[in-house]
Amino acid sequence: MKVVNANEMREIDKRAIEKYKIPGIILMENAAYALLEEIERLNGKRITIVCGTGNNGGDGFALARLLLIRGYDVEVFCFSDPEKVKGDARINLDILLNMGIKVYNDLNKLENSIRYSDVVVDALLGTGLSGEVKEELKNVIDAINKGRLKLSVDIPSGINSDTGSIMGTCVFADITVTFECLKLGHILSEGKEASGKVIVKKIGIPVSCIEEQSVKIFTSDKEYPISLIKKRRLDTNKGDYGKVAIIGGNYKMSGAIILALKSALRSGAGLVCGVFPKTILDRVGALVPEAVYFPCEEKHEHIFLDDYCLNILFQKSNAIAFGVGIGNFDELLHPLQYILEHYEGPLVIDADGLNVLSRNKTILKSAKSKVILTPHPGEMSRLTGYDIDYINKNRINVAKSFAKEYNSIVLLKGSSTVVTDGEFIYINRTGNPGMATAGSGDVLTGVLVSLLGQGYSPFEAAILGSFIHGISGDRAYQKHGYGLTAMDLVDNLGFLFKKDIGSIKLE
Ligand SMILES: NC(=O)C1=CN([C@@H]2O[C@H](COP(=O)(O)OP(=O)(O)OC[C@H]3O[C@@H](n4cnc5c(N)ncnc54)[C@H](OP(=O)(O)O)[C@@H]3O)[C@@H](O)[C@H]2O)[C@@H](O)CC1
Ligand SMILES: Nc1ncnc2c1ncn2[C@@H]1O[C@H](COP(=O)(O)OP(=O)(O)O)[C@@H](O)[C@H]1O
Ligand SMILES: [K+]
Repeated sequence: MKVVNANEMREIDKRAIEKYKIPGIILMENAAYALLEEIERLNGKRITIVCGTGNNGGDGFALARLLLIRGYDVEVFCFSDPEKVKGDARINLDILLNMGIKVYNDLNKLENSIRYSDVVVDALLGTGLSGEVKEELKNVIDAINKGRLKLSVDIPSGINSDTGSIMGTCVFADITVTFECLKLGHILSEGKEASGKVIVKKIGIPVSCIEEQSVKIFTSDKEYPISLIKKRRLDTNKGDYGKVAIIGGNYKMSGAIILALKSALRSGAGLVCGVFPKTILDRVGALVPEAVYFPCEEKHEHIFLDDYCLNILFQKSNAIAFGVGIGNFDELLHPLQYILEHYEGPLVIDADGLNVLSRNKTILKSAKSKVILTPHPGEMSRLTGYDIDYINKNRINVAKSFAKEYNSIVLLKGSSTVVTDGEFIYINRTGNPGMATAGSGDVLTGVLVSLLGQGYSPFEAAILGSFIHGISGDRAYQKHGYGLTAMDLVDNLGFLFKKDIGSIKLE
């Protein structure tokens, strides 16, 4: 599913109106019918509609008319000078006034109306919001937030459509009905929570008109990325599903590599090899008997990897992950550089591997193959020098420009994980805050290297991996709530790897 920013949506609307000659008033009418359809499902009779002076408000005025005609008990509010309402919105306001409907501008009356309403429709501010919400609308938004059931038109008022940030204050909707495409603000940052359940409705814009926009950001839907999952043929053996190696672990952090190894096995890899210091062999061996091991010497509290043993490993593995629980030591920079410069298979660099890389990120430029980097915002901060707050507010641009400059795949973790190859962007929407628990990143690394070993391209592996990881988190949540642990994620990974992929139904 495509995701657009406010400007791209404006361009699409403009093309529909100017090139395809679809009058804007028809689009607004269709938007109102789309809203009506959702309101009819809610079984409420008393509806309060709060309109702004732009086209978002126009959708609200048109909806009010459709509801009134159908016998709903509707009260309409607008808190600006009606003279400011122009164009299509004006036409819809005038029709209401001609019908003898009063449009109120009284905060007390609004609060009272909301108290007795089944549904409050927020048609105050849409994609045209610029800057912080003006002071005079803050009380209006507070009042809307007291509603029993809040339905936002297009985007919750006060949410920045491009970043998902709250611009001073915002409506926290139960349902958001948006038109034609998801907006970034619905799935990023605070906008994800404020939007509630997002319903995307068609309003009569031809598909070709949207395709002409060549949108480069997309997210999951019912079919994608499940459609990427390869079927296992019956006549196959473990040699067909990859030999992957995971390099990591130290005496103080053996859990990370245990989780990653288990996770790689649970996501279908044929053979999984753990490369870690000898000191933790007993622990790893006892907990992951299905893996094979490549125990190495330990020097100064970290794994010792010389070029000779790395070359042996290269021959044995068709995908490698470097970093889980390895520790952040200067001495690890050389083996990482050697891997980048000599290994021809796909690579995942995660956790302390990224911290080691931050000591000299230019070594990435000499990588022989595509590398997936999986930073959380803290690791991204060490890699780029930007502070965490800046990264969180500019997730897409930060990830995209790093991926482009270093010719890699960046998977920037968080509530809306961003995956990019420097040109296209996938925003993952599966997962939940229960996954903010130690070790869940190690599980993701196991999934990624496993998919690479099974022949998925690095970009596909990163998209599918983040999706599957999130689904396993959502399934673990069903059972354990926010008490879920990283091992619960591992236990749920197999869900999407089934014979009949087509039968898997997601919400
Ligand atoms: N185009 C189409 O074909 C279709 C568009 N559609 C709909 O149009 C919506 C976009 O409409 P839009 O562009 O008119 O902007 P919109 O969101 O109503 O906001 C503008 C208003 O907000 C105000 N305002 C701005 N910033 C503010 C602030 N910080 N604090 C306070 N006020 C602020 C600004 O007031 P001003 O600053 O000018 O005083 C102005 O009045 C879109 O979301 C969708 O719902 C659908 O009908 C389908 C067809
Ligand atoms: N609120 C959230 N919603 C969805 N996914 C989340 C959330 N918080 C964390 N995650 C996911 O959990 C994982 C945490 O990884 P990471 O921070 O590296 O943890 P660790 O280093 O402890 O293993 C990431 O894949 C991240 O995207
Ligand atoms: K709105």
